[in-house]
Amino acid sequence: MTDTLFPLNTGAKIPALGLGTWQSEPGQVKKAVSHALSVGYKHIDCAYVYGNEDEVGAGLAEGFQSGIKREDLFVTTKLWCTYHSRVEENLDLSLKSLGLDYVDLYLMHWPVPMNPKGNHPNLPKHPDGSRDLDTSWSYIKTWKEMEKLAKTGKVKAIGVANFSVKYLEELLHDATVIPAVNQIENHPYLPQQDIVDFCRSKGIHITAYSPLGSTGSPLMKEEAIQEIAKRHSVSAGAVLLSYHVARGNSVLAKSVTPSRIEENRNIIELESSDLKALEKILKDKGVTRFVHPAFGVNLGFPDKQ
Ligand SMILES: NC(=O)c1ccc[n+]([C@@H]2O[C@H](COP(=O)([O-])OP(=O)(O)OC[C@H]3O[C@@H](n4cnc5c(N)ncnc54)[C@H](OP(=O)(O)O)[C@@H]3O)[C@@H](O)[C@H]2O)c1
Ligand SMILES: O=C(O)[C@@H](O)[C@H](O)[C@H](O)[C@@H](O)CO
Repeated sequence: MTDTLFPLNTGAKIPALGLGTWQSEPGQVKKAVSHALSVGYKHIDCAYVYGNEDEVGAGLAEGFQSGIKREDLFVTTKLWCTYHSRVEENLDLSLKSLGLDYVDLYLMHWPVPMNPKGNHPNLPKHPDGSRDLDTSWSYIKTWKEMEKLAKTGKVKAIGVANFSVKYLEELLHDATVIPAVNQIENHPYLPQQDIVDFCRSKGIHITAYSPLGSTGSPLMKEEAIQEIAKRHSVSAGAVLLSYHVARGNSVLAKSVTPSRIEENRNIIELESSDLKALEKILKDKGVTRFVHPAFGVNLGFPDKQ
């Protein structure tokens, strides 16, 4: 099941399992990417704001030198918030760092334009420490700019990340191009079924992030998940990643540890009783969202009202 591919509304296919690179430290990420490619990963998730695309690019280059073809890989990167009014400029910076002339998917990282002329290139803040947003620009205008990228040949598909149903409805009202993907936090503590169902109804593919609960993989310690893992003689990580493939969604697992990069490829077929047990976790433990930057904006997520 590791080599499962999911169809996108562009006609292309996205590999079910991707390597995440957020917080993959310089000095580690090149090796992580190169190792992932050498053990069969076909999908790499990047972002301009991760500040490590040069090294990711070096890891990709090692893969190409070893004979891996560009067209066999699916590479995603993301437009950062301070570049909403400079879309192609930000894409070009990422392509240069990655050493690529196109990406398979370009995502709007967050639907929140930030001040491009603020006191920091990526995270401008006001004197009170709150984030300095660009209220003169809207994420809808950003999307219209992203729609223009298709004709440059630099992107194979465009999409969004961290979009709630409310924001998607607003975007679809003015969109000409339907996003190919919505990349959202997703795991048994935050299944976001409302967004998953809405996207499915609009032909938008879901990619799950922070499937292990992000830094330190706290979800691996969840008793119910360990029980399922024991039943199948696999790791808790395999259960947490297989959960998304069973739901028809692709999933991103970040690691810079070679043994874990290999272990995370072990996607298994979960039984309906396993999925029921995973769904029960939410009822028992309630919602937990691990990634919620302090933009100071209501992003429309029911658990953050
Ligand atoms: N669009 C967005 O806004 C957004 C937000 C968050 C994440 N993402 C994407 O999604 C990716 C994944 O999410 P994430 O990085 O937040 O967290 P994650 O993949 O849920 O968890 C990463 C953590 O789990 C550890 N880990 C990985 N495999 C493991 C294993 N088999 N056993 C035990 N621990 C393991 C990693 O440690 P080591 O690295 O030390 O092995 C790291 O501490 C990101 O890297 C990024 O590409 C996107
Ligand atoms: O503080 C932030 O806005 C960033 O660190 C984001 O949380 C981060 O980029 C995640 O969205 C990971 O993709």
